[in-house]
Amino acid sequence: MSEKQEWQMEQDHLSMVYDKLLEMERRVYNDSEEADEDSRLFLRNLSEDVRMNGASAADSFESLIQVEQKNQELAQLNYKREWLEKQKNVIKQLLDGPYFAKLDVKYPEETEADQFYIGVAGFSDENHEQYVYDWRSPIANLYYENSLGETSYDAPMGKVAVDLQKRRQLKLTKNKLLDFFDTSTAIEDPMLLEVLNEESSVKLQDITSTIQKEQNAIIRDTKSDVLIVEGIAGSGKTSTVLQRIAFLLYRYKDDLQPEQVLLLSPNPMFSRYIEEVLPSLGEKNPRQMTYRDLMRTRGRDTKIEELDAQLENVSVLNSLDNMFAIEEYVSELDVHLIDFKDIKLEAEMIISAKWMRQTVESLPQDIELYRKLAFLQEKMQEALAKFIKTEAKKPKWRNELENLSNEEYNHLFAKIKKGTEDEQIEKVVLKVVQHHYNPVRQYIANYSWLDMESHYLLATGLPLQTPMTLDQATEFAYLNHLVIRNHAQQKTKFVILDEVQDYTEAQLYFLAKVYGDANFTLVGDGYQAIFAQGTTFTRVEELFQGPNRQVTSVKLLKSYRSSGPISHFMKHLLGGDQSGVEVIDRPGKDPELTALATQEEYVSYLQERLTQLQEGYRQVILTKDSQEARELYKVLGEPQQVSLIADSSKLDLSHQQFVMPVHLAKGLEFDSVIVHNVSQKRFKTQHDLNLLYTASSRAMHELYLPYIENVSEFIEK
Ligand SMILES: Nc1ncnc2c1ncn2[C@@H]1O[C@H](COP(=O)(O)OP(=O)(O)OP(=O)(O)O)[C@@H](O)[C@H]1O
Repeated sequence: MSEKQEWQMEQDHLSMVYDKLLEMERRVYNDSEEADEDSRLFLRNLSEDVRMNGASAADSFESLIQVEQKNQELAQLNYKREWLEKQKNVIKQLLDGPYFAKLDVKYPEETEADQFYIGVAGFSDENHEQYVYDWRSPIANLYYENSLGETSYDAPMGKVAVDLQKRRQLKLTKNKLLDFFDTSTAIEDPMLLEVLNEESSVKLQDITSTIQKEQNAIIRDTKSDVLIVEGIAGSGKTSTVLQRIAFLLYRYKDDLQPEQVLLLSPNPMFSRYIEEVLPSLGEKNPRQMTYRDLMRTRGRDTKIEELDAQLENVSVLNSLDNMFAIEEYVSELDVHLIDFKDIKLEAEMIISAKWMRQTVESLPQDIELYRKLAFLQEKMQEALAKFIKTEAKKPKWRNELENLSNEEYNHLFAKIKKGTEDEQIEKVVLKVVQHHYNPVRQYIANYSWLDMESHYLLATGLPLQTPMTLDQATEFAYLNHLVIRNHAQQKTKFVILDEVQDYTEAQLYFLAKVYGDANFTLVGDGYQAIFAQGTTFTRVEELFQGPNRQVTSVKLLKSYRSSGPISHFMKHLLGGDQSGVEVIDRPGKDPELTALATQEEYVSYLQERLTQLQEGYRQVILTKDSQEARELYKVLGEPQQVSLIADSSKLDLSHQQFVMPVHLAKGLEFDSVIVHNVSQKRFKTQHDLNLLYTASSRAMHELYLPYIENVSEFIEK
């Protein structure tokens, strides 16, 4: 076939699939309208049914069964509507570009190759004719593995040997074919090069159509219990783990909910930066938080030092000592040694420590401590319920009703329809009293009646500080975990950590122990360590090693973010050839070193630079810390068009130009980066080198390195 005929054939195929998609879209929208109408009718009939029931035998057994049936019908209707919504989204995505690749695959028993088109989602018609295969389906692995000829893929029924005869990348928009390339070797990837030359965007984009072989292996790994990825800046670690989450949700679709995946990100800004990737792949975002937030939720609302204080803390401690001390302490802890606290509300005794001790000591000796405490907790909730019932009989509560506003009064009575007026009032009073004692219920539920602060002091010999360091919060949460064994974390099946090098050993130890049954994906870059107490990759591996854990470590050594010249510069900072870094020689501007003699000249240079930004580009000046960012912004005359981001509470990334500290730019990227004053005096320690490397590697297309007097030796060498 000539190239022209081939083009026509692809264009015809695309038009055909596009029309099928439009047809399906019409059908789904019709079905969706019908389903909405069914729901409306159902709800209308339901309220009539309920009224009829109310008039006859209100609480009869039959009516209960009817309610049960109605609930089931409603659940089915809702399920259908949800499914149709999902279909609408899939079709919308596919109409933007139905697929991006095509594979010609010959099975051994057949004479001709079959053709498979791969897209961001799968698509088949009502006759089960499959037009597009999901990028996560087994066959699509052939596209990413990229080995033409005799090969195989893993299907549900086992390995399938095939001959991959052609691998085609297609560029298209809607029903228009723009280009296609047949790649014959793994090195060629015209589509990748095209994508990499684009400008930066405010939010991270998905990389589905250009995932590289080494990234694919990480995305599809289902064998490792702990997967550790050490990758240089811009090697696609974040992109890869997000694609991996989408893959896992697809692969385990019947058993895995997005809430069972916990993604710990370095800062809140980063969470915003990545929030669109999974929705763009038709998946929901997982549970996403920073480690600091996780500690806040686990450690009884404890006050924890903020990021800036953590950055300033340069002491390097053996951070596991206290964790071990806590383990030993808890292993010897007996119920007789537990300190209880009286439960009082406004000086009124509700449950005394003495009662708690008696209750728990009356239990058989051999029951484990955490079970005894859970039992006690249950008894306390029962005691509270009894207390509230007695309390509600006191006349003072009825008098309280008179103080209610009309609105509050109507609100409280709205849901109580049955019974005499007196019975109704009784119910409302009970509600009011329950509400009053809600803090107590919460207090009991949170085990706040255990004096854990004293136990922490006994275990470690240290008082709790206010605010706590992040490590102390970790130790305190670990102590709570060991004593109480909260089972909430058991629901988490996958824990994914970005920037693993910035966690201390205690923090990693905590995660490894507390989420003991979960699968871990840990990604990071040792060269981007910004905390004095971070952990090396060797130690990460040791910490997660365990008898039932298969630990796999992989490296990513190519930067997809930065142009060739910037990647060469990064490689230079990492020690040249010995770093193992591979450069994709994508053309670009050389990093620009500029010497300035005085502070005044330096400021003028920056001001000038800021006015010369290429149309459509985003630019950042990166400083060593927040204080420096604030000062520099002032010195520059607080330019209106430039946004100062000095703490993580100010997260607006919608501007084009920024001044910010490196630690807040972690994970992000910009078309143009200026590293603030890379002089010899300012960049000389290993920590400075890490900052310089992290800052420079935020750049996609342009890197400026101005300095006053002499340049840092890291650059000059
Ligand atoms: N296979 C790929 N195809 C296209 N673009 C890619 C690919 N891999 C990575 N990229 C792009 O490279 C850039 C860097 O990716 P990402 O942020 O995931 O890297 P990272 O390793 O997490 O970087 P850092 O450590 O600096 O935070 C992003 O713009 C991403 O879209």
